[in-house]
Amino acid sequence: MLELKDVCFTIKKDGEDVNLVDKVNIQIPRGHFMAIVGPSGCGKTTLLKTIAGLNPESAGALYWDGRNLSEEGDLDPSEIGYVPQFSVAYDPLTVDESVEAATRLRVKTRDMEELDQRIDRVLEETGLTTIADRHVKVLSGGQKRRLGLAMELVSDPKLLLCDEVTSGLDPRSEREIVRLLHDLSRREGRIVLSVTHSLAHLELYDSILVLHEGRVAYHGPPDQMNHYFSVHDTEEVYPKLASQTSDRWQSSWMKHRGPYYTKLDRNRTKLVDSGGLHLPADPEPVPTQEVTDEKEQAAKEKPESEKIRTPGFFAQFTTLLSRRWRIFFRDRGQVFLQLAILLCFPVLVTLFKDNALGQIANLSETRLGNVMQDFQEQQVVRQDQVRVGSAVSGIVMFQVILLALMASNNSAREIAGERSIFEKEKFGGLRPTAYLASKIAFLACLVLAQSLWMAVFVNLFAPFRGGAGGFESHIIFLLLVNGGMTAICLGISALMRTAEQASLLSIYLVGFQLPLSGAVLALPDSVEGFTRPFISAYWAWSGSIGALEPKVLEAVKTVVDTSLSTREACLYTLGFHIAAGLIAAWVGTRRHQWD
Ligand SMILES: Nc1ncnc2c1ncn2[C@@H]1O[C@H](COP(=O)(O)OP(=O)(O)OP(=O)(O)O)[C@@H](O)[C@H]1O
Repeated sequence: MLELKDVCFTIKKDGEDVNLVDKVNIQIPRGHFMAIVGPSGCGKTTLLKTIAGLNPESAGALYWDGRNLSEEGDLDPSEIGYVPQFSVAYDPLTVDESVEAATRLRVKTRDMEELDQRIDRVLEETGLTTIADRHVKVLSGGQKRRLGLAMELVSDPKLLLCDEVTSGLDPRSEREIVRLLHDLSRREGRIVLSVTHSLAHLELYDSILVLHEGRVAYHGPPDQMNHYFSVHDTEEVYPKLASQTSDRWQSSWMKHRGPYYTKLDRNRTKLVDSGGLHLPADPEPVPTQEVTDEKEQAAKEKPESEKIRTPGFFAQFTTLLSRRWRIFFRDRGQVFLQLAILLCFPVLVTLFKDNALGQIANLSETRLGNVMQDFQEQQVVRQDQVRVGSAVSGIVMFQVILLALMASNNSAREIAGERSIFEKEKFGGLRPTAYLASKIAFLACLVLAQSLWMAVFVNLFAPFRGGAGGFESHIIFLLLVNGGMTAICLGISALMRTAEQASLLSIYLVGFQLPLSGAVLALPDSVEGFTRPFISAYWAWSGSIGALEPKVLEAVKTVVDTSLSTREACLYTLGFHIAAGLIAAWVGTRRHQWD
């Protein structure tokens, strides 16, 4: 039994406490199907989230089979299913793949056979078997809602919470979904609570909870609702609600609820007697106030071997990583963009190769004695140095900036773009560390491919003019700048509320790299000291320039006023950027961000 006792959810508005859910008292037995209805903004979703534990109750308490959930711990993620208003499936995947991923993330199965059985059962229960190989993007609204339900049913939740799962559907699909929810509540004593705007098909529910400004105005059998509100038609209930204040409705309900609860009990007894409701073998748990014997309570729990257990870190990590690659390869636009960037950006760099390949004349060991000739010789050397130094420095900076651009394209939307799905999966037991690790593994592959190809391709046409180990050093700095910017943009993606915000901030970050690196124009000392630590492009450029052979290094120094840093300083700073980005991503993924 689910029981709410004086449950409130309070927020601060203009310094004042406002109860979005106000002293809700209800008892819902196992195998019960309840609709939560009420005018828009009356707090239906807020109440559902409070029951789910997404909004911690500000006062009162919730009990599950007599267990105080706030004191003795929430329900296990596998015991509760929450179907939100938004789609929780990825468009490029098929129905079968979506349900399989949901199962692998939520349920630890013994073997493939058990996994397949579970998937098949859920597909059958939700009527999706015949369209199991269809892609999510081509599903109808009703089929998407069924899929959302299927992805929750994989863990056999005892409590299924549905938020507006029928909104926007045609009347036939709406009835089918309500009928499906009704049937789901008839199995294994599952409680199904459904928030809905619609007052159609109310006869399929066991009880209707009418909310008004966060307060209970009615909770009783569907066929008694019109009588209680003294209306002829259900459609007249909402206008009637507006006729008096919510606290009057609340106190009126408290006064008159007795007979309605008696009717609910009678309906339930009839249902059980007629065999229309199959409760689990366990005896129906007694209400909280009657729970005295802890041993008796423990006996009602499923044996350990039958309990659904959440898969470990590694299992979730591999499921997420393989799903990410599958989504990547199915999205042709994304693959094409990544390939175009990977191949074209290095080509762009090689357009500037000619000057970088030029020779730098040597100054004679001895002075010629002729001032004019000495001057002309120095001029020639100086011109070579300017030409070669500018080109070499420019090419390195161009590589660095293009890799930074690729980095922002890699990760700016990676988390923010799927935040709602991630939050939903986190609620279902996904470990944020497994999620983050899968993102890092996926992005590391992109970073490796992009950086190595950039270094090797450009080197084919404009060989890096490094000393011993210079090219290897250059590769490391290209990897580090791409890795650092990818990590920072991933951090931004995890911290921002929307994908648009994350993309914009990441693009600004890349845009400022070139002017603030000092590689083009030296910055004023006051600005440089402040900005330099944060500019990855400077450290990668400086590290690579430091790996040039001495003569070319001298040439670069003649054209750039900005001082170079030691190799170690560049390595450590870029390493720090990677660490900072990953820490930000870790903090962001742990944060609760369910709108
Ligand atoms: N965290 C929050 N902070 C401030 N206001 C909130 C918060 N959550 C909900 N609200 C406000 O509380 C009210 C109830 O919101 P809720 O989404 O629960 O209503 P609802 O009955 O589900 O509405 P609808 O049927 O339109 O979806 C709304 O006015 C909403 O703006």
